[in-house]
Order: sequence, then structure tokens, then C-alpha cells
Amino acid sequence: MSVFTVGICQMGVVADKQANMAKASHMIAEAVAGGSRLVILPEMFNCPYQSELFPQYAETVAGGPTVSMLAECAAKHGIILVGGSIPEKDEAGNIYNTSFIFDERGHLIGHHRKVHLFDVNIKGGTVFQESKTLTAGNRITLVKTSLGNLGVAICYDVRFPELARTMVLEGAEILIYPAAFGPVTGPAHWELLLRARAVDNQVYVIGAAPALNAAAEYKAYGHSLIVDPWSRILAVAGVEETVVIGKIDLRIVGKVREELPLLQHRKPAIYER
Ligand SMILES: O=C(O)CCC(=O)C(=O)O
Repeated sequence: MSVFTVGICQMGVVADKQANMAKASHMIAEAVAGGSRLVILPEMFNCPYQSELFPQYAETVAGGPTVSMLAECAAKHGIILVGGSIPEKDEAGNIYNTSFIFDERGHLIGHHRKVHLFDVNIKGGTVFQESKTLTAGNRITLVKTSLGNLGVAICYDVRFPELARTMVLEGAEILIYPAAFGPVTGPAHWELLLRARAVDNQVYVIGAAPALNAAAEYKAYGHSLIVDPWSRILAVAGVEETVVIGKIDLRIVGKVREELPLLQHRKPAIYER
């Protein structure tokens, strides 16, 4: 199906996993009531965005309560669900920042482990070190669905144009970034990066952010965004808890690429080192 509605659940995240799961489930239903066939949650939607808390909230895929809740929601509503991200623990005890993706029957059809960990020290601004508790993923994620081909990456991954380009060369038509930009880099770079990835690659780009929780240690910037392949903003939120709804028309990907055949004009032999 080339034309469909997408919903982003810009939810407030609190320090209570059960409450976060209930909120996600409620907002997914709200997005579905708004006509969404593809629904997206934000980064670390079941856990406050704090490195030291990731181990405590982490769960394994098999039997994990959050993963089970997501599968049930996808099946119950018959939607494609990009389950934001959660801290995922593997058999060896490594913890990843992972997005789980489900089809309309609730089957897990893909997962992305955040490749670029957010280790930054912006003087007078944001200090964060995901690598204190997280292990990085090591591959791109391209998921073929009944609605189209989704490239999924997480937050800081959006700063790496090579990752987006690789997903697009593999066939991605929509790039989806569950994210949690903060008050320093959010206003400076969030919209710019999402629109840049859209215009670079002539694809839809969706950034799904948490709402601002004024009581949280890490203050999310919000501003979930849907951008089309011409880099037009189709929908954008403020900092509040809300469902952002937009219309995707995948025919526009082909139209823009035909009119401005950027990807055909690439000269990979010149870029290689
Ligand atoms: O790249 C940024 O400025 C924000 C990244 C971030 O918050 C994250 O990766 O979770």
C-alpha cells in the first residue's frame, strides 16, 4: 500500500516501567483511532534516559514484558509497530539500546541495536555516556513490510549520513529514528538532521521523541517530526504529550527521484578510500 497514515506516540516517560508500558499501549490505541497503520514509539520509552538505569530496566527478547506487550498491541490493532527502543539484555549479559519491529500479526520482523553510542561532553551543556552501560550494535536495519521498506536507526545514529545512505541503498523508503534529543542539541540540530537525511536520500524521515517530563533528570526536547522526500515538514509536535499524525505517500519518493535523479548521479568510485 503506497498511501497510509502514520502515528508517532510522543509520550512522557517516567521512572515506572509498568506505567510507561500502560502509557505506550494507550497511545498506540489513540494513534490507531486516528487512522494510523504504522505506529512509532520513542527511544527508551519504558525507562528514564539515564545510563545507570538501563541495566535495571533491561529485559531479554524471550519472555520480556515490554516485547510481549508490543507484539500484542501490533496484533490486536493489525498495525506495523516500531517499538521505539528499550534496554535489551542478551544471553551474555550485554545491554543494547534496541528497537523491536512487529508486523500486523504481532510477529517480530526486525530489530535494530543502536550502532553509534551517545558519548558526548558538551561544555556547559549535555554530558552523557551510553557506553558506561551499553554495548553498540554492529549492523544496519532494513525491514520489508506490507506498507513499504523501513530503515530503522536510533537517535545519535541520525548524525551519521553513511548509515542512512546504506539503508537507502538497500531499499529503505522511510527512515525511522526513535530518539530522545535534549535541550542543548535539540533546538540546534534535531530538525536540521532529519530534514538533511530526507533531502540527501529522497525518502520520508520520521523522528519519534518522548514528551518533556519536567521532573526527569534528562529533559527531552520532544518535537517529533515527519518529513517528506522533498524535505517538507508534514507534521511536528511541541514538547507536550501527544500523538503526531501524518500521511505517507510513497509515490512521492519515486516522483522526487525521477525529477532530481540524485541517487543515479552518485560516483562511488570517487568517494571510496
Ligand atoms: O545527537 C544528539 O544530539 C542527541 C543524541 C541522543 O540523545 C541519543 O543518542 O540518545
